[in-house]
Amino acid sequence: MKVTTIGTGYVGLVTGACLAEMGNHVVCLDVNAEKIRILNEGGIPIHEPGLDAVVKRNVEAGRLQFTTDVDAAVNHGTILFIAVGTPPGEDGSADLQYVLAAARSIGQRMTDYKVVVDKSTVPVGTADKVRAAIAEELARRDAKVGFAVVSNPEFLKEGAAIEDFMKPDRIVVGSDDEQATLMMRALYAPFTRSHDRLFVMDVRSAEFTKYAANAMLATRISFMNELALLAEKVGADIELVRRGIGSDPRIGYQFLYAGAGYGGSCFPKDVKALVRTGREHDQELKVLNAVEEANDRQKLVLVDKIVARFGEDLAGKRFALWGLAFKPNTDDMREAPSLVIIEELVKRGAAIAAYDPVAMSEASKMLAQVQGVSFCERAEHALADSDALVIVTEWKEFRTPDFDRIKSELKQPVVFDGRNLYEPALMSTLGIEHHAIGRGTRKSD
Ligand SMILES: NC(=O)c1ccc[n+]([C@@H]2O[C@H](COP(=O)([O-])OP(=O)(O)OC[C@H]3O[C@@H](n4cnc5c(N)ncnc54)[C@H](O)[C@@H]3O)[C@@H](O)[C@H]2O)c1
Ligand SMILES: O=c1ccn([C@@H]2O[C@H](COP(=O)(O)OP(=O)(O)O[C@H]3O[C@H](CO)[C@@H](O)[C@H](O)[C@H]3O)[C@@H](O)[C@H]2O)c(=O)[nH]1
Repeated sequence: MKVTTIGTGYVGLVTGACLAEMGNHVVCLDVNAEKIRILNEGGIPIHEPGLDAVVKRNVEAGRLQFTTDVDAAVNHGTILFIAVGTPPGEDGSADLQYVLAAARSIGQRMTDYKVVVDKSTVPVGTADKVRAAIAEELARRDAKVGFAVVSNPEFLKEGAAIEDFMKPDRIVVGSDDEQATLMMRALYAPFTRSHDRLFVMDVRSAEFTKYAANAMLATRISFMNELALLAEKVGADIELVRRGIGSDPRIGYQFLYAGAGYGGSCFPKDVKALVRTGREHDQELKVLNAVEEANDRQKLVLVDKIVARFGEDLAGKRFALWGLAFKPNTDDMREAPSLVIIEELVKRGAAIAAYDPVAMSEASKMLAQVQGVSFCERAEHALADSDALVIVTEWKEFRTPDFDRIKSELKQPVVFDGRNLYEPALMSTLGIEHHAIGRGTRKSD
């Protein structure tokens, strides 16, 4: 089939590449000429494991192209995915300006039947707005061309995007147009061969499903983070509690990890947007309000622990900080807890020696205005002359580091473990003072 993605970011590029992998001919469009230049020169503008190989293979096979030419892109695909950003507006609602601009650019140019698929995360009712924007542009040039608007929210996780797209838990399609539904079923058939995991529903339910999923996952995390704070006070270990409750299949093990707070381009903005939708309909979403509030507090938990240990005035102190990206296996820094932690420590006079396997270039752009942050080529280089080690992101390479080196190079062997990577009992044996999340503090003997 012929497919166009409008927006070639995390979602648009992965969608385009994975659809090309199944034999579709895909054109990925973006307004960002630099992104398209990088792709056309064989590069990948984001860090996403496995993406480069899929892109390369399909470009070489002639099934995947990148362009800034809107005319050519709109007229290439019969199925047009809108995969542009929907960042939070000032009031927390999803800013639809990019989605509606994409819709207009379709309406201005289409010459034959199109299935326009909303893949961006958008509030309930957006498909109607997309439909109206396209219809208005068609009417403006007196063009009588048929089209359908379908909702197809994306559930991929950054860092595991290819795997998630190729082997989805489910595919949600919101459609009230029979022909469009048939085309979506055909497009996704190769991804749902072993189990029929494609759920067709009405458009509004599909749009809502995306927010419901992210809100539920964010709620689990904030809930565990709150329990972790209480566990510390009552002398319980949240890691043992996690295992104890996760073994109940009604609860399950996933997304129960207490840590330094959730970040990323989705949970924070989608929770905000759903709260906002509730307000617009005169329904305060009390649980979700609390989820957001608890997460804002959680991003400061490591700072609170550092201040409790070293005092409010951190002038002259230096901290090694491992992990900048909002989660491992990505260079995405959007809403990363590390940004809040660094800002708070620097505000108190501390210097930061930071390391991340892939996100340092992104981080250095976002922290350009923040004084006192240096970036190290290797994780161990951050240790020497630092007063403590702070772990913010659980990259694999931090899981079993050279503990002797940590102990000998830090001014004092103190670790703030924001992702509960290390066993408190081991740290105690090694003589490392270990401050974890919800596990109590083990001082060295
Ligand atoms: N990142 C994720 O893991 C993820 C997962 C599921 C859903 N989503 C949702 O998908 C959407 C896209 O997210 P993303 O992370 O891929 O965003 P992104 O910022 O990485 O990419 C969006 C791209 O769209 C381009 N763009 C903007 N307006 C355009 C236009 N009119 N024509 C062509 N290109 C245009 C931008 O230049 C940018 O490259 C958002 O609604 C997001 O909530 C994201
Ligand atoms: O037990 C957990 C799991 C995750 N996190 C944090 O939660 C955030 C989000 O992680 P994750 O969900 O793995 O990454 P995203 O790429 O943001 O993916 C989420 O957001 C996407 C965009 O909407 C959805 O498509 C995905 O299904 C949804 O998982 C990160 O900061 C994680 O550190 C925790 O603190 N504890």
